[in-house]
Amino acid sequence: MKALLHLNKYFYKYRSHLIIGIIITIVARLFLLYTPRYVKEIFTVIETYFAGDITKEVFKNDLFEAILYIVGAAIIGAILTFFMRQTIINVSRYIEYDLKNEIYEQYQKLSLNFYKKNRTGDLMNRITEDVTRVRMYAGPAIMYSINTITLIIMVIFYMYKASPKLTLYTLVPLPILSIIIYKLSKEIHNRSTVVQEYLSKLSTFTQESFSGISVIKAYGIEAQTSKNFKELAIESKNKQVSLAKIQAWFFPMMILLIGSSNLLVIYIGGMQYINSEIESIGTIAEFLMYVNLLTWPVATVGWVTSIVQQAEASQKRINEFLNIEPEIKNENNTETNIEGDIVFNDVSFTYDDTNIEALKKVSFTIKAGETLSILGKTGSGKSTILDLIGRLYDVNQGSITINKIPLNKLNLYNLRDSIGYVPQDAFLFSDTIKNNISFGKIDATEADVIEAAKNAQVHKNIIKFKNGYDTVLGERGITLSGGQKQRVSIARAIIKSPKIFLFDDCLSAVDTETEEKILKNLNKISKNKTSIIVSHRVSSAKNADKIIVLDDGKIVQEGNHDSLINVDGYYKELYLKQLSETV
Ligand SMILES: Nc1ncnc2c1ncn2[C@@H]1O[C@H](COP(=O)(O)OP(=O)(O)OP(=O)(O)O)[C@@H](O)[C@H]1O
Repeated sequence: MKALLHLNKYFYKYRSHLIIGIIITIVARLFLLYTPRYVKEIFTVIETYFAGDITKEVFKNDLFEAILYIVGAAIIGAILTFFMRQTIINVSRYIEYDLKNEIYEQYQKLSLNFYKKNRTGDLMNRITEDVTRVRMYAGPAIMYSINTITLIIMVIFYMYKASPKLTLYTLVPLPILSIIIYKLSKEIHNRSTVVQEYLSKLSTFTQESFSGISVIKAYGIEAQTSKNFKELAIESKNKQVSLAKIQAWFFPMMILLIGSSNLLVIYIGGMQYINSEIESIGTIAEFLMYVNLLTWPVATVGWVTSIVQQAEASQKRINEFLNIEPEIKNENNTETNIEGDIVFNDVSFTYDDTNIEALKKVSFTIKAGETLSILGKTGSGKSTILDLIGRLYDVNQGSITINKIPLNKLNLYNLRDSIGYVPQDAFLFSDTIKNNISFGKIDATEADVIEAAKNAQVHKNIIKFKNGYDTVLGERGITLSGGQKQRVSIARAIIKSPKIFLFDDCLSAVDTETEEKILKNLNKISKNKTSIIVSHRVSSAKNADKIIVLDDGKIVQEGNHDSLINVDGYYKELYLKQLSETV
């Protein structure tokens, strides 16, 4: 139960709802108990009438009164039961909502390393399935526990008052019922976990084959894919059947144990009536009703125990994530004005998970308003430099400063706000083109969006689509070409009008003519802004104020276009190679 203590703050938050819910539950159960007592009353009235102790008139009146009480109590009980669910179950929904938000907010704070160490499926499961299990504890488990405790105390009290001996015999099978239901619930849970696993395997398989349908068709492997699907589906079906088998035991076991209790009541009660140990045959009817009233709550003891165990395990998994301290922390809450003076001072960086030293004692300076171009072979550390400027990771050794202040001392939100980052793999959301661009500036007008798209040289492509800027992208909509995606992603950064532009090889999929036009526009837009352009093409780098060439995490060349084409090295080789390609 230790992990579930995390929920106490929510129980406190919704305490008034909960207290009202608990009171309603108790009162609702009180009304439920009216029925057996008035059923007994009816039997007694009938007995006394047939014994000739009361007149027909009194008999009718008493009978009518008892029926009225039973109906009245049932109606009030039903209304209160409705409100019981409306309070306690609603609280569990509120807690579910709060917990999902808490987890999501924590996810947002955690660094990229966290996402690399954990699989997306696991992250999703904790926010969906685990939270659902915890909700079962926060709502149904609490509601049924109060219900059970109230009913057991009250029913046993009334039963004991009517006949202590009969009470003892009646209650004997009930703990057995509880234990059996507990064991069954546990087994049901184990098997349904396996079923869930198979369902998610099936959906992952289907999703992947739909996403990769063009590859499947191109390679003509439809038959093999169908065979794999069938095998998985058969496994899944077998697990479902095994779950259904154990579930099928649930109600027969309940019926068997209720039947045994009923038999005991009739047999022992009948004997007691014959021996005049109980005064009315109505007591037997009353007991039969009590037994039936008790059966479900007693069965739920087993069920609730299993729910609490599952919720505890789920909350433990959730807490593991909630307790992770974000690696990248904001240590400065005051607003910082970011200018684009960037200095790398002997920066070394090793990726935690792969232990690859991506940067080795890298030093360079860019003045505000300047453009730096970074070239180098694949894997030489270019993207890592951009990631470090945006503080997606913190440096291991050396320092990076902006306006002479170390990055980790700047307000993290101001820093990221002042950066327009265009990643290597342009990621676009399943939304309209307009929203994908204005994502960079929430309050952007239509004119801003169009201007950004024009500067990114993608406006002409967009207006050719039937719905123009309202064209939906992604699964529900059209697929853009690689170059179009890159340009929409560039427009997203342009619209933000940031102090620092970071372009990570984002012109690789556009032709050199378009590249030239975009670079010209960027040149205009990025006046007084600092830009870093990572590229594999000299054409993207040649106009930069400064160019650095990386090799295996180290700077091997530094200068500008004119100086670098005159010295032997990577830049000159690349220049000559690309020059010969264009001729
Ligand atoms: N997220 C990561 N986790 C672990 N290792 C990484 C990660 N990103 C990059 N690396 C490793 O760090 C080194 C530098 O990678 P980086 O992406 O900075 O190179 P790059 O010069 O941008 O390459 P490319 O031109 O192919 O984009 C590579 O060896 C790469 O395998």
